[in-house]
Parts: sequence; structure tokens; C-alpha cells
Amino acid sequence: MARPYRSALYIPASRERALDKARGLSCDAILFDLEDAVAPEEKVRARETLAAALASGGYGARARLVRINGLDTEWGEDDLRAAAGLACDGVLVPKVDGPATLDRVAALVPDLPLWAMMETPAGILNAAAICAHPRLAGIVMGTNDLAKDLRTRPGHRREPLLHALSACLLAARAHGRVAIDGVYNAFRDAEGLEAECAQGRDLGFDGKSLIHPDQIALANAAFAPTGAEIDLARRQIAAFDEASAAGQGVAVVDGRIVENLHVATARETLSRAEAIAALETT
Ligand SMILES: CC(C)(COP(=O)(O)OP(=O)(O)OC[C@H]1O[C@@H](n2cnc3c(N)ncnc32)[C@H](O)[C@@H]1OP(=O)(O)O)[C@@H](O)C(=O)NCCC(=O)NCCSC(=O)C[C@H](O)C(=O)O
Ligand SMILES: [Mg+2]
Repeated sequence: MARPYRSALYIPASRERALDKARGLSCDAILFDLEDAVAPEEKVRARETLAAALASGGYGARARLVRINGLDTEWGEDDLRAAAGLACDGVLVPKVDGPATLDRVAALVPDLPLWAMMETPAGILNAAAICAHPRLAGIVMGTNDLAKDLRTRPGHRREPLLHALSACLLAARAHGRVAIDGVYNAFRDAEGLEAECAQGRDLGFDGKSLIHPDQIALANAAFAPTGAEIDLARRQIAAFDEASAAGQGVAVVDGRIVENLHVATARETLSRAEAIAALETT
């Protein structure tokens, strides 16, 4: 049963109070950030603060990913060496331009799964090669950096970013990787977040990266199967089983045909619902 990634909350590793608060939050994943949310003069202390927080534990079943600084910065290699010994579930590498960046990281952390921030024009063009990397577990869209580099103004429907979002989603799906959408910056705007979560879900993303605890509940709801979807999935499976037993390859539910590919989607819906229920009871 695949782990859910509906909500992935960034926490600046320099903010002790936020690191502590996260132990009681209902996000599916935590992105402990040593990169852009931490000021240069705080970088070394943040690394130590994070190591202490992870050593203390208490993050339950949430996936714990550590976003390091880039290997082209003065902190990147030390971040990686530290990450190799941390109680975490993966390393999130910023501004991945191609698989060579992941090769360098993989050599320094032999055991941890790698995650790639997709947020540079070169990275988007190389999405397929990045997602094919054997150590990669998933991707996280960095829509702020991408918009900056593209010089676009995404606006509320993100039209200028849709090509990049879809290219990364295609690459992730082709290689069986988790795909997490970018952040919604206006963290007090619940209506805007809800619309952007729905857009990301409909594009095919597994979840949304977040910057504030108030965003978690909306993301969790948006990326979970609804009660109606679960009910439909059960009825599709039952109807198809019945049709198969009668020697037919097609069933009809609510006036729509159900073939084996729809049954596969229905089973996947039930499996996601089960994984979410299991996570929420731990
Ligand atoms: C955006 C914030 C600076 C707002 O912080 P603050 O003003 O403290 O908010 P609140 O007063 O509403 O906070 C209420 C309580 O919640 C805790 N809190 C706040 N944010 C977090 C968090 N992210 N994780 C855990 N807990 C959090 C506060 O401590 C308050 O707790 P309490 O004192 O008990 O009441 C702030 O939310 C923030 O710093 N967010 C994270 C910003 C960040 O990580 N940015 C970098 C990642 S985004 C990015 O880089 C994307 C990508 O690379 C790209 O290119 O797009
Ligand atoms: Mg970024």
C-alpha cells in the first residue's frame, strides 16, 4: 500500500518552535528546509537544530524529508554529510538540472532515497532523465523558482506553468515516482488554495507542498478520494466482477461503461483510501 503524500509541509529548520509544533500536525510529509527558508547566517545553526529535533523524534508516521542547500553552495556538502546520519526518510535536492546532480548526491548519501526539486528550466527539459534516476523516490515542484527563471507571471490559474507541471507529471508517472505540486504563497487565502489544490489534483499530482499549518486540512481533503468516489469504486468493482462471472468483459454503472482499466483505477482509489485511513490511525 503506497504511502500518501497529500500534504507536504515546509518547515524552516532554524525555527525551533515550528519544528516542535510539527509533531502534532496532520500533514503526510514534512520538508525540513535548510535551503531558501533559512538565512545564510543561520545555516549552520539550523543544521544542528534540525539534527537535534530529528534525534528527539516524535514525528510519527509522517515522511521526513530534508531539503539541503545546493551542492554548488558552501553549505551543500556539509548538509548532505549531516543528512546521511539523520533520522529521516529522504533527501530533497534543490534546483536539480539533470541526473548528474543526483549522481553527485547519491555518491555522498549511499542509503537514503532522493527527491528532486523541479524548479529550473533545464530541470524541466530533463524531467524524464531525472525521474529515471534509480535512486529517485519523487519530485516536488518549485513553482516560485521556476516562475522567476521563466520570467512568467503565473496568475491564479497558473497557465504559464502548465506545460512544465504536465511535463514533470508525465515523467514522474512514466517512472513510478511520487509527484508533489508547488506551494501556494498566499497562506491566508483558503479559497485560492482550495482552487489550486483542485487544479493540482486534476493534473494528477499526489499532493501539494505547503508553507503554513493552516493549509494542511484543505490539501488533505483535496487529494483524498471522496466518499462518492469510494462508493463508485466499490460499485464498479462489484458490477465488473458480476459481468465477468457472466462471461462479459464490460459492465455498466450509472450509465457509463466499466472495463478492466476502470476497475484498475477503482482498486487504486480504494487502496489510497485505505492508506490514508491507516496513516490517520497511527
Ligand atoms: C509564512 C510564515 C513565515 C508565517 O509564520 P508566522 O507569522 O509565524 O505564522 P503564524 O503566526 O500564523 O503561525 C501560527 C503557528 O504556526 C506555526 N507555524 C508557522 N509556520 C509553520 C510551519 N511552516 N511549520 C510548522 N509550524 C508553523 C507558528 O510557529 C505558530 O505556532 P505557535 O507559536 O505555536 O502558535 C511561516 O509559516 C513559514 O516560515 N513558513 C515556511 C516558509 C518556508 O519554509 N519557505 C520555504 C519553502 S517554499 C519554497 O521554497 C518553494 C520552492 O522552492 C519554490 O521555488 O517554489
Ligand atoms: Mg525553490
